[in-house]
Amino acid sequence: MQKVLTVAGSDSGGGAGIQADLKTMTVHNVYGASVITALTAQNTLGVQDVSPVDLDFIASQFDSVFQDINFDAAKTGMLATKEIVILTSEKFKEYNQANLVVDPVMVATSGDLLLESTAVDAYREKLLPLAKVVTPNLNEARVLAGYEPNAEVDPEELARKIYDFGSEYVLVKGGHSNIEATVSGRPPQVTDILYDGKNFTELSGQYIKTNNTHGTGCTLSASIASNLALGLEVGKALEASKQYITRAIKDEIEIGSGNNPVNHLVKCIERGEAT
Ligand SMILES: Nc1ncnc2c1ncn2[C@@H]1O[C@H](COP(=O)(O)OP(=O)(O)OP(=O)(O)O)[C@@H](O)[C@H]1O
Ligand SMILES: Cc1ncc(COP(=O)(O)O)c(N)n1
Repeated sequence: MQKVLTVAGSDSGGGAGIQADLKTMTVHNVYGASVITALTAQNTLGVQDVSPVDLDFIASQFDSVFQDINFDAAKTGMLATKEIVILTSEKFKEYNQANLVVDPVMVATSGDLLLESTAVDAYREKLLPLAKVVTPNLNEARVLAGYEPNAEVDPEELARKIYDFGSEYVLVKGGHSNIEATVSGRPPQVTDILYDGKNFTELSGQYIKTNNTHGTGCTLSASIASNLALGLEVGKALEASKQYITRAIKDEIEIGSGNNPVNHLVKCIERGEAT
């Protein structure tokens, strides 16, 4: 059984964070374990409260899992503070973790802040150099690349700047681009761009007009980590994960009265293992 570690925050509402990651790993047929960095009191309407976990206790979780389990891949999600970003980087370095996917979570779909702004330099200097793939959305990419969150910058330029911090690949996600305005006459597409330091590859999928995208970033990065653990090379892992997230968004589920989560279980349903 391939094993994957998520280092992320808990979403009490079950749509994002640790809960999304473990569900996603399970439907990819890999074993998921977790290091919890922060607790959030959260639902589909937003984040009502955040409590970062004590640093020593995060370190204990890392030591417990790493001293017993060899992970084929790992991912990071909400890291909340600069100190947690630094500790996470140190632990991945100490235990020599391969196949690390970094989802630099900064702001929730609801607009609530999930990372203190002073943590951005720690991402650039400590965590990105250890990453196989970093998966910022457009706003996160602008911040990491040193622009204002709303600046108009070519995504390829953002990918180049972020690549210079040392990850092997950069995936700039297009979920926050102005999709309604794309070429008329053709079904609208959402395009993520992958940069390997030399070439750009476009990953496109059907655009689904919905506000129910809570947890898309978490789910995509957990899927990428699972596919890397299963032995897929980066390009193939990303293609498969992009198809999975499109289907999970399309298969809408009604959970709460706000921005509903994607259906992580869509893979099981398609395999006939659930209804
Ligand atoms: N409405 C949509 N229809 C189809 N695909 C989408 C849609 N919104 C996002 N995606 C896809 O979902 C994945 C996550 O992209 P997004 O840009 O939303 O990341 P994110 O902002 O980090 O996610 P989150 O909402 O969890 O913070 C990408 O592959 C993106 O192309
Ligand atoms: C614990 C946690 N981690 C990550 C997200 C981002 O997900 P989204 O942007 O879809 O709300 C979140 N809301 N909560």
